[in-house]
Amino acid sequence: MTTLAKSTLTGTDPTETGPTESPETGAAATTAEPVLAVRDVRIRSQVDDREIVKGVSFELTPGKVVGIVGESGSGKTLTCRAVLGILPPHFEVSAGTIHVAGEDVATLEPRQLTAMRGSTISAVFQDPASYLNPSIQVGPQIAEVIRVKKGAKRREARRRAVELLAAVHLRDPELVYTQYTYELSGGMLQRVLIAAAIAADPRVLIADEATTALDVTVQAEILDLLADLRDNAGLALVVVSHDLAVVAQLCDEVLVMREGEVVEQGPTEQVLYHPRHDYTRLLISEHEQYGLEKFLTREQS
Ligand SMILES: Nc1ncnc2c1ncn2[C@@H]1O[C@H](COP(=O)(O)OP(=O)(O)OP(=O)(O)O)[C@@H](O)[C@H]1O
Repeated sequence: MTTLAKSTLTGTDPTETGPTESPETGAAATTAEPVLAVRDVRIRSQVDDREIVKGVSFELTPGKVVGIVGESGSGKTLTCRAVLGILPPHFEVSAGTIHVAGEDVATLEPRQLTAMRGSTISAVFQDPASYLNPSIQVGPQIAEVIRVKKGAKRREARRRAVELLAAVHLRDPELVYTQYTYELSGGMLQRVLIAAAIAADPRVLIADEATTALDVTVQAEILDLLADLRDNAGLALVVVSHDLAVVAQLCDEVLVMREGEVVEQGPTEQVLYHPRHDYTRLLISEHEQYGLEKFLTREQS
């Protein structure tokens, strides 16, 4: 597949976010500052005073990918929503800290949180159609993000939106710009949503079951696209999936969640090759049919 220069994808100067100079050595820093730092986050339901997420910690530097796997209801989505500052009503972060690009999310005003979403951290969820307005062409919806978040003029926003539709590998982006959701397939819609999610040059993208509803071929294409964004735009990714094969393909580190607890966490190959927890072993044995080996071999080569 064609790869994308960072400047094509984000419309920014490619030198803008290059390696930083270390004050001590003057050399390019090898360990970048985390763009997302989640430390012992706990989430509580105020309705029944239950702790739903019981201590999640991870850090992400630019271009890195962390995966969260686990059974339905284990707290993966709530963790992501806490990071985005959009927990559902009656849920709260009861302990721990979340820093996005160095900012403690808990200290931000709602207005600042809104500004942060999209521009610093963005997300793509399952079921893209429900996040797009069916009565408006998809292109102008992306252009609107660019106008609001980047302050671009109408014509420039349109140009960037078309560029983004091309960047997410949609053929005939000018045509897609003018189409409505019902005219597009699930895979195309997911690409449109990814284009909207990266429209304001976020540094972190959360993909929560973003490929789950897609057939295997389209899923593979979307995963390639996410890998492309990681490699060429330096996006840090949080990939939530119940599918270990997805995680094996993309992630540097994996968290295995069960009933709100992280039962195992570590480098992807360590967790998938040498699982220490019975639950991880169970997940792996359930996923043998997906050919985990294939992805792990590819990762290592
Ligand atoms: N909006 C909500 N209202 C009430 N309970 C919720 C809400 N969102 C999540 N929960 C509850 O919180 C727990 C964790 O849910 P969460 O969505 O984080 O799980 P998950 O691991 O993402 O699962 P799935 O893979 O099914 O999306 C579950 O018990 C769920 O029922």
